Amino acid sequence: MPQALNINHLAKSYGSVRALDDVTFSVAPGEIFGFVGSNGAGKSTTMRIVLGVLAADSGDVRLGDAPIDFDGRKRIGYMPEERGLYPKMKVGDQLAYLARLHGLSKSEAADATEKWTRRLGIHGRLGDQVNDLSLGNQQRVQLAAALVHDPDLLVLDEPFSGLDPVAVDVMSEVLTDKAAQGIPVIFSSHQLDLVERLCDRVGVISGGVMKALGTVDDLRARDGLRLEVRGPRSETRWADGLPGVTDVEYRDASAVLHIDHGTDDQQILTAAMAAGPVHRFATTAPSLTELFRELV
Ligand SMILES: Nc1ncnc2c1ncn2[C@@H]1O[C@H](COP(=O)(O)OP(=O)(O)OP(=O)(O)O)[C@@H](O)[C@H]1O
Repeated sequence: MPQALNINHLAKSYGSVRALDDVTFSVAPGEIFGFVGSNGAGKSTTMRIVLGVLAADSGDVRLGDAPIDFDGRKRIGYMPEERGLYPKMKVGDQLAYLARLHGLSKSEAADATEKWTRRLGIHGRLGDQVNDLSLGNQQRVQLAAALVHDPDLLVLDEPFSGLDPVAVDVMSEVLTDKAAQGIPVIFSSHQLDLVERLCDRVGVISGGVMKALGTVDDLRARDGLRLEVRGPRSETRWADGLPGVTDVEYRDASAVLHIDHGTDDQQILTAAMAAGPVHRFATTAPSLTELFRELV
């Protein structure tokens, strides 16, 4: 029965490098959690600690209320960043072997291998060695390896990197299906459009510190609004210093204003019209990419 993944106050240093500093978050059953941050922010370190391949200096990882142990970790489907397949082993043998390692019988392992290779579009490659496959197909095998034992929790380190658009769709569908079955899913990614599309909640980490946590809408609400104004010439810098305007990005004949919630937009419209004809005046929601840039 899947339980929430609870990550509590993790700290980890590599020598003088503080890789994680009091990182706390949880992923509920059925939730897809996107873990985002720049290179070296601490995502892989967090995931490795969840898997037990690395020990935290302090803090702990729990499944529900109980500290995660060896049996709990066996129920995780993990895709490590450095990938972990045997290059010279055949795809089918490898998946069946990994399933057996997780306690499946020989016939269950064969069935799971059949099912996941079909689902992931690599059934035709069962007899090929992993290193004869393209990188994208190796990644599909890696996902199959994370799924063959029917895990209760998915922890995937950059599962989308290097995939073609069709493979991205397959991967997205599998993650969504797994979450719909009640499994907590956490994945890291630099493809923020995908994270925004797929995830129920996101965590933004920078320098080992969790900078923001919540739904993308929560992050937007925290960040204020954007107002796009097209028409007035940018060189007049017409929006500088208006009440409630915290930042302005001037482009050719348009400007994007960052405004506080509750700002009087009519006063802004009046200022815009004084600077030239206004062709568009609309609030827009910042994308996760824009929010991310501001947070880190
Ligand atoms: N084995 C190690 N020895 C020393 N420092 C390490 C080691 N592994 C990670 N680090 C450092 O810890 C910090 C966090 O690294 P981590 O790999 O967790 O980041 P990440 O968010 O996964 O980055 P990326 O997006 O590049 O994969 C970085 O400063 C990194 O250089």
